[in-house]
Amino acid sequence: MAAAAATLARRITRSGVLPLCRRLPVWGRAARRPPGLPLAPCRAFSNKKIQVDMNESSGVATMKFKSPPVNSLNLDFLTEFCISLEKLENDRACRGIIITSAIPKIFSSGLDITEMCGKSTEHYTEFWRAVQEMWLRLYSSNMVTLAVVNGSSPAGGCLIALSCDYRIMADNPKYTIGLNEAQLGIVAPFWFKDTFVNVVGQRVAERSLQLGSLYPAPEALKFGIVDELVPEEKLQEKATAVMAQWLALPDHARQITKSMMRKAVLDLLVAHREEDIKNFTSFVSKESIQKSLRMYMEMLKKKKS
Ligand SMILES: CCCCC/C=C\C/C=C\C=C\CC(=O)SCCNC(=O)CCNC(=O)[C@H](O)C(C)(C)COP(=O)(O)OP(=O)(O)OC[C@H]1O[C@@H](n2cnc3c(N)ncnc32)[C@H](O)[C@@H]1OP(=O)(O)O
Repeated sequence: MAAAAATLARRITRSGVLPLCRRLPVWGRAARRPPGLPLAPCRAFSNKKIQVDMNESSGVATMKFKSPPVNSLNLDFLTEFCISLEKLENDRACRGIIITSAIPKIFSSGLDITEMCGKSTEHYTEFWRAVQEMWLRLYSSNMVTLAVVNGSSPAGGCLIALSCDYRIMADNPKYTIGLNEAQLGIVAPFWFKDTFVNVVGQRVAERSLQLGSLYPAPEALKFGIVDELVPEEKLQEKATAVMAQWLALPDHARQITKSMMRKAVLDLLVAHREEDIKNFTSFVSKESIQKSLRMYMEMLKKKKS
């Protein structure tokens, strides 16, 4: 596992663009399973920050974020996430993934702000490439991707949910979700914005992005950021039912449709990846942005006392 992580990290950071394997539609994965063979009921693999359980009889993997205190997306987390996605993408038995959190009340706090504070240009480059890689893999996945948002999910956490095919959120107004970058004095990159627009439409996205709005669950439903609210104790049951509904269709039709809907947005980042990294590194290196991020971190810490 450590060797695989090191290899992937090297590939992400050195070669520039990690080959996005199996991006094109895969024809009927499930149909390739040898008929009549008994299937092991469940397989699992776990890294430091993400636990994956694979149910082979349903072809559904559950990916649980388990990086305390708040599942923030640092370089190690992003690398593990990409490796887990790659493993599942290449596993013919896997047709769908449920992405959720093992940390109570938090889905993910978004990008780890400490990765964007006081570091070198090389570090920002490596970090941003990993953020891009995570999104490219998730948004272009052939699998059915279902976000079970069982806690707050600001910024990068919201991006993960938005990149899935369907979002179920726990019906709790204390949990918030949204792209709140503007509140930190930073700007959501164009591909965060495009992903958001594809889910909620231009008007809601524009207003929400300019205001950096974080929506309590009921409002998130109203604006279409999530598809359904479900009592927390019913999330698992609901996720299983939704997944079964999506998996009832032939894979190839769903995959080609998904690819058709998302291709333009994916292609744009692939074509402008290096430029996007340069924009990020020069933006985040500005003293004024560093100051905003430091103040935001201090505000988070003060909030406790
Ligand atoms: C024009 C060109 C443009 C180019 C593009 C340029 C730039 C784009 C750049 C970046 C895009 C970034 C997207 C992001 O994801 S930024 C991250 C945004 N995240 C947040 O705003 C969330 C902040 N956190 C919270 O609101 C709360 O922590 C949360 C609701 C998640 C949980 O609250 P709770 O009360 O349970 O826990 P806390 O006590 O607040 O936190 C515990 C602990 O964790 C630290 N922490 C929280 N979030 C983060 C984080 N995102 N990164 C790093 N650390 C985080 C918090 O400080 C506490 O630490 P400690 O006090 O215990 O040490």
